[in-house]
Amino acid sequence: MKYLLALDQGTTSSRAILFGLEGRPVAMAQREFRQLYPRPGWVEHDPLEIWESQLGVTQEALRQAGVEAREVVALGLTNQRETTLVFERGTGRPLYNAIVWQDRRTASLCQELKAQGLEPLFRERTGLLLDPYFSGTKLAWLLANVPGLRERAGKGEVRFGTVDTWLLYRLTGGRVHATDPSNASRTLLFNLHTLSWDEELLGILGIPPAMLPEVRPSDGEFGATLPELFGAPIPIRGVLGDQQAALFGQAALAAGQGKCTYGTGAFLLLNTGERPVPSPKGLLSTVAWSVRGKVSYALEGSVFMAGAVVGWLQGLGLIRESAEVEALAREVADSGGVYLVPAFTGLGAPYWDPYARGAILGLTRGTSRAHLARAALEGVAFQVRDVVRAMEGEAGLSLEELRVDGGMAQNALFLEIQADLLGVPVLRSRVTETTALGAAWMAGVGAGVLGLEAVREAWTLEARFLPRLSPSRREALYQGWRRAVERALGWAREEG
Ligand SMILES: Nc1ncnc2c1ncn2[C@@H]1O[C@H](COP(=O)(O)OP(=O)(O)O)[C@@H](O)[C@H]1O
Ligand SMILES: O=P(O)(O)OC[C@H](O)CO
Repeated sequence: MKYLLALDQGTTSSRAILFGLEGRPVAMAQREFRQLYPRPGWVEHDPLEIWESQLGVTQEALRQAGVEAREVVALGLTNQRETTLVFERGTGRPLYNAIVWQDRRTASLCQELKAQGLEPLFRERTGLLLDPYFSGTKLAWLLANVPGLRERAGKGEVRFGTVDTWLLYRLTGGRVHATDPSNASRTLLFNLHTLSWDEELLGILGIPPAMLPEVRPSDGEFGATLPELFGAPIPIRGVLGDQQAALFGQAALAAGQGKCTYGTGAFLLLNTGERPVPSPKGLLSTVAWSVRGKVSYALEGSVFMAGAVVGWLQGLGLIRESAEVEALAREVADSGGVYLVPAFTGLGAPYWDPYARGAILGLTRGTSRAHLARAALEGVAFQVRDVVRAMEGEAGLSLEELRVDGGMAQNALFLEIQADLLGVPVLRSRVTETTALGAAWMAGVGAGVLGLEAVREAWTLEARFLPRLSPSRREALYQGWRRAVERALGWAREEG
């Protein structure tokens, strides 16, 4: 038998899934790792925990399936994006914790760059905007704040990478220092038009070009894993950011097709074809992938908190397991006028306010745990409605249905709410691990064992959720949401 192996390094857990060549999952292993919050608004991961958990689950998946490394045709790697690492050249020793995409520590640096009038330049070149979300200002912060880092980087002793690059370096024993255009396009350093690192932007942020990884196609050659890791070398033939991988795994290969993935955050991506679409309304223009020598672009709406809100309810003790939120929220028919704005790490698209903070409004003496749970689910769905509205205004396109996946898409009530608040059907695919599937397929294409046609034909529907709310009720609820968001904006700035 022949297999494809996907490594999916997410924000809260590392996963490895072994697929048959036809896309059927054969074995899966998953391990969570620590989230570090050293200060309010800061979020870090230990790079060695990322690596060790990812290595551990990969070995476990192979063991579970009783599959030998030499039966694996190719490995595809997909990852949480933007998260920024620096490590020593040669040894691969981490030089600081990974600064996670949700981290807000560079809000003031972004503010300064905006005050210098630089946002239009960054937007035009990278398709992104000046928000702490992206890697560029995180890397600038590391160079300015980790003692000795700038000097060592100047001497060529330091490597920068997003999580894909970090794992590739480790998997290949330091032989490959590379990334792909979908990950590079999230750094604020990558020129969307020339598809290369942008020297002017690097200069503005004071980043030595020698630290940066080489950019190879998403279906390119990324070396092979060290033989001692899995018993034999496995060719690495696919690399792409997790949201782009989910777009690929949902077979949204044509312009106009899109998906929303609900993991820690929620990310709606719309394939825009062979040209980047500039976005004046607070969406991002980004690379979807580079495959078979052709680059595809996407328009993206990034929502920072989705499943993480459910994790927070769990931390509070309102529920024991994230799946329990569904039964709790079903105890009530609506949120009783309560709105929860999940701006715990600022707000992403289309607001882009790193100073926004979470808020719960509309509490009364009648508010119960169930109302809060329901308001939390609605808060995620409203954010996605904001993104869809921005997209409709922008690309002049109207959404007819939405393909969904990710951990939170297991929650049927949540998908009913999403369909109600969007007013369009929400479609869940049979394989919910579309991110891993996308990475496996990319590796299959890279290794020449799969064609794009096969990917297109493999998508199958599992469940369809239809909207039931009247348009006037939908609009009234949405207006309440907009009022609630107004109150959450700028909160941390006013604090001091
Ligand atoms: N049944 C559920 N209802 C709501 N949220 C859920 C449910 N199951 C999982 N989640 C949430 O989904 C997230 C995990 O999804 P996953 O796709 O694994 O995320 P990531 O790739 O970001 O680590 C967690 O934040 C968890 O709280
Ligand atoms: O780890 P996920 O699935 O929440 O995805 C994180 C995104 O890539 C951040 O941009």
